[in-house]
Amino acid sequence: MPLRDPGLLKEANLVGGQWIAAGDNAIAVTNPATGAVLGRVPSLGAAEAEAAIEAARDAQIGWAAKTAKERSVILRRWYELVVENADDLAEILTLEQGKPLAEARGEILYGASFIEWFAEEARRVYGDVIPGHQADKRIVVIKQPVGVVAAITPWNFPNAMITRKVAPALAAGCSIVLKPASQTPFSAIALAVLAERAGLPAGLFSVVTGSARAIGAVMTGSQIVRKLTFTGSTEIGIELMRQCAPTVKKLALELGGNAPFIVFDDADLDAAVEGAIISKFRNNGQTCVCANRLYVQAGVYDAFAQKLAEALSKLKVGNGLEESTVFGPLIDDAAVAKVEEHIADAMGKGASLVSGGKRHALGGTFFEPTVLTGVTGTMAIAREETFGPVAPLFRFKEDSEVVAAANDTEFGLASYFYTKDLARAWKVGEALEYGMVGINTGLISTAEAPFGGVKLSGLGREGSRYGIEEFTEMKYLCFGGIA
Ligand SMILES: NC(=O)C1=CN([C@@H]2O[C@H](COP(=O)(O)OP(=O)(O)OC[C@H]3O[C@@H](n4cnc5c(N)ncnc54)[C@H](OP(=O)(O)O)[C@@H]3O)[C@@H](O)[C@H]2O)C=CC1
Ligand SMILES: O=C(O)[C@H](O)CS(=O)(=O)O
Repeated sequence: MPLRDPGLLKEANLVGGQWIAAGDNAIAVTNPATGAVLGRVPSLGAAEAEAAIEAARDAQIGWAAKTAKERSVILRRWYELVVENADDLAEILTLEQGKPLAEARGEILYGASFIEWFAEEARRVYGDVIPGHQADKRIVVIKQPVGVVAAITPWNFPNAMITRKVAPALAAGCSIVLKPASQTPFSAIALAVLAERAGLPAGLFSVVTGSARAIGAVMTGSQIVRKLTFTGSTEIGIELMRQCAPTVKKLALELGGNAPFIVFDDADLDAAVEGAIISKFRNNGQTCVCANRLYVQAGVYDAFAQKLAEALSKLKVGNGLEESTVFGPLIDDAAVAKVEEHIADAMGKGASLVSGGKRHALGGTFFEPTVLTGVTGTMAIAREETFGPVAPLFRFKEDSEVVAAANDTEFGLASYFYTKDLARAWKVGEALEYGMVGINTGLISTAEAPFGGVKLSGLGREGSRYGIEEFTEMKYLCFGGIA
């Protein structure tokens, strides 16, 4: 479908307020549903990353000097432009990432909600006045912007993972240089086009595509960059953390997950099935908060498995641009290989296939939504993040047994459980070692709430009133001699 505003699909990078067009050695961006080349983006590197960082340093001075209200007004305009162009942005997102159009539009509005939220939060970064410790002393705490921020984002949410970082950074008075995922750069570039139209001063927000390792090395090694915010795999997050150590940067790491989804025998089974489909199969299972292990209490295990398989059988696999599609393609062949590896390992160790289990008849990276039963903790699918459309069902008997199993992982991002028992909800919610707990719901992500995890799932929180604090530094002023 032709875009209403073709200027949003831009084969260029915004570096320090200047657009750099894709040259000869550009990076091809393909549609995962068809393999067709959508367009090309520049293959930039260290020099352009350095130029973007220096421009960000210079622009940040004037931006921080504006009032919070002045920053808020520009962010609000950016929000309005994103919403006004949501259909085009959703189509660009579906074309480069594969998720169904309806889900892509949902992501655009979810991403816009972070810009809206932080346009409001910009005016509520408060400090403190503290009673002095001596008669002539007065103590004041003020909050100031961190300064220049670097951001590196993944392919699975090419819009929302960017606004969840860029919006609070700008709201706090920072500037930001972004390296988006090479597989889905056009969504990031479109956001930069709209930010420029909203009146964001030049140099404040740059988008640099190209060698992740070279651009990342400049970002992590630069003394000018005072914070790195990363969303992606735990493996890369640890590497970036190591690279940032010599310059002691503030860090925000939103990394991998291994979410348990627990169904107790007193749960509303239909609600639990609905929640399991949202939690497990959103974005075709390619989110870090997807249910990765489904624990079902023995008394309802067979009924739940049957209901889940029946519900899945009604949902369509197809090209994300087709109206009725619910499951698009996986992002690439490596993602399909991971799914096949987990299924083969589980079945080789005794799991049973209830539905799906193989590549879809459409070919390419399309895969049948899959339900496995008889899954145990010895299988790879219990320990590793599948990042695909496979629901492995584990059977349990006692509350203590399932809480121990749910916590038996080095990850700690999202977790979910269904019960009608209030005391159990409190006890289990407090006992789960995760940053986020969904109780009788499979969808917890929203701009109002703090998103993030513990252990190998990362550091820090994004969204909520806590999200803007991560882009500020606290300064303590001690006034003496006030006799
Ligand atoms: N906690 C959360 O909110 C989220 C966590 N994730 C996790 O990320 C994984 C899947 O996403 P995926 O994109 O494959 O993750 P990756 O970690 O491979 O990539 C994420 C980003 O990091 C970049 N990158 C890769 N290697 C380096 C490097 N050496 N230096 C600097 N940047 C680098 C990538 O660039 P390029 O594209 O050019 O390779 C991409 O922009 C899963 O484990 C998932 O759980 C994903 C999304 C959200
Ligand atoms: O990248 C992700 O997986 C997102 O953090 C998931 S969410 O914020 O859309 O839930």
